[in-house]
Amino acid sequence: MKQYDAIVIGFGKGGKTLAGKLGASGKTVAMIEKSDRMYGGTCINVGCIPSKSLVRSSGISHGHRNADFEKKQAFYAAAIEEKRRLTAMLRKKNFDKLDGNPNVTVFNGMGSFLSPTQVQVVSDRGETLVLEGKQIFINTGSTPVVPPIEGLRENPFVYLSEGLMDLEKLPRRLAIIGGGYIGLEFASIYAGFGSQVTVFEGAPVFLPREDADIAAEIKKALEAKGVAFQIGAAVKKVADAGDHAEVTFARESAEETLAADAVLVATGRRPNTDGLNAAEAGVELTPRGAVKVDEKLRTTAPNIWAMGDVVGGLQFTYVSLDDFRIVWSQLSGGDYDAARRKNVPYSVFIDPSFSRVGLNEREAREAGRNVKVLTLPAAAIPKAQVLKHPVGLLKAVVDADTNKILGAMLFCEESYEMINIVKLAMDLDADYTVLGRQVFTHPTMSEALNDLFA
Ligand SMILES: Cc1cc2nc3c(=O)[nH]c(=O)nc-3n(C[C@H](O)[C@H](O)[C@H](O)COP(=O)(O)OP(=O)(O)OC[C@H]3O[C@@H](n4cnc5c(N)ncnc54)[C@H](O)[C@@H]3O)c2cc1C
Ligand SMILES: NC(=O)c1ccc[n+]([C@@H]2O[C@H](COP(=O)([O-])OP(=O)(O)OC[C@H]3O[C@@H](n4cnc5c(N)ncnc54)[C@H](O)[C@@H]3O)[C@@H](O)[C@H]2O)c1
Repeated sequence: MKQYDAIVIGFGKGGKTLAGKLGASGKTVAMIEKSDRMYGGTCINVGCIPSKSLVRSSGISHGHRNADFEKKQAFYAAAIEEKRRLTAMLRKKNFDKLDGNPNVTVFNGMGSFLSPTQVQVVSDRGETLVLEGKQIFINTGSTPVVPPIEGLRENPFVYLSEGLMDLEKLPRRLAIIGGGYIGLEFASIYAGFGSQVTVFEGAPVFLPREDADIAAEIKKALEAKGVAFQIGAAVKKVADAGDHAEVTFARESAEETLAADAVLVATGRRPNTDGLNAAEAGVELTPRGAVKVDEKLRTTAPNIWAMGDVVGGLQFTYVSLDDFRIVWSQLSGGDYDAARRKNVPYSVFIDPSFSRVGLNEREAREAGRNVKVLTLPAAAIPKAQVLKHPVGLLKAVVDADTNKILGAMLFCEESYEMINIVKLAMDLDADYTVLGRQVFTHPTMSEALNDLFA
């Protein structure tokens, strides 16, 4: 049996970063990845990077909105090709980086626990080997949730995000089930390419997590791009009608049917512990199937940690990376843990992008804070005019008693860069006036923070 200082199960963001760091510090490391199409994990291969490549291509394509559908189709096919080139290049880079580390061995196969120190690896060809590790790190990510809707499974017109990004033919009509991150990003991408997009959101309110004024602006902008919404719609059935799908849905009591050439299921992702045999190692799962961890990401078994989506928290690549920091901190004598993680921002890459950090107005008021609300229409930002997209709304929530920033919601061009500045100001506990008088370069979207926080 091969012995290692550390075994990492899953080539995700936290796991690969840890494997590289441990290897560089002289530890022997086994990295186990079940698919040779997934070196580098979800983000590189089927998540953030390919979807953002399509966001970019679709933004260019949207400029050709009056072109005929065949031209749009050709542009889309080229965008899928570019996405494949990019992911293949990054997959290889990710593999080579670990493989080139003399202390790290990459195993291609499904990892599952045999005991608290032993992991079995089963390759696609059914070859089995057993590895033993002094420390084991679980980084197996998450997997899409497919709701129990009649006709969804084994329907040739139904896709998950991964499959849709490999579809070479642009669907004329795209139905999306789920109006969350993936649903909205894909709605924006495919509307930009020229598909007729309808989003079915089961919840009675659009973007219930966000303030109503921000949600309304986002909906208005997506509708202006051609996206139709069915909010509070229960999808009952997705039928295979031979050359297209028929989506049957109910709103209030009436049932309707919509034809679609492709149907995307984007109804959330759950921690992936399938086939891991966690119980064999004494690793407990939560009732929702996540690996149970404490603030130091220790599982219920000694010397076994878990990082990333599999622990059931926020599902972002940068959270998985921060999980690595927590684990590395313990291994190297530090004291960083999840309780010290501050102000995690997020961005939804729609058009324009929406980014948020901290509390929104509703949450701040519910928390009993004395709130001062600052707003700025994106149309007031010179750079938004230069970019010919003066669409959106910026909003900040400040504690009127202390002048501290409680949160910011930026719905405008390049908000995914600007939000990191606000996060830093919040982390440093700066008064909001610091951003109001910060010297920013011009013309940039960031300088709008001067006006927002004036
Ligand atoms: C379409 C889409 C777009 C996204 N866009 C963004 C974005 O813009 N920004 C952002 O921050 N996040 C985004 N996310 C979320 C982000 O991709 C995930 O949060 C992140 O990749 C999770 O990383 P991880 O480290 O938990 O594991 P993952 O990267 O998911 O890696 C887990 C790996 O483990 C492997 N594995 C699983 N089980 C086993 C096993 N038993 N044995 C061996 N290997 C196994 C899997 O094959 C996989 O490669 C997006 C996700 C999707 C699906
Ligand atoms: N930009 C980013 O950072 C980014 C981009 C894409 C994905 N992600 C990550 O991936 C995760 C998964 O994304 P997601 O969009 O699948 O999940 P999500 O949780 O963001 O959204 C799922 C949506 O589907 C709806 N829904 C659930 N069941 C339904 C049904 N039967 N019919 C209609 N609607 C239904 C929910 O109400 C919810 O609005 C996210 O939590 C996010 O962390 C991040």
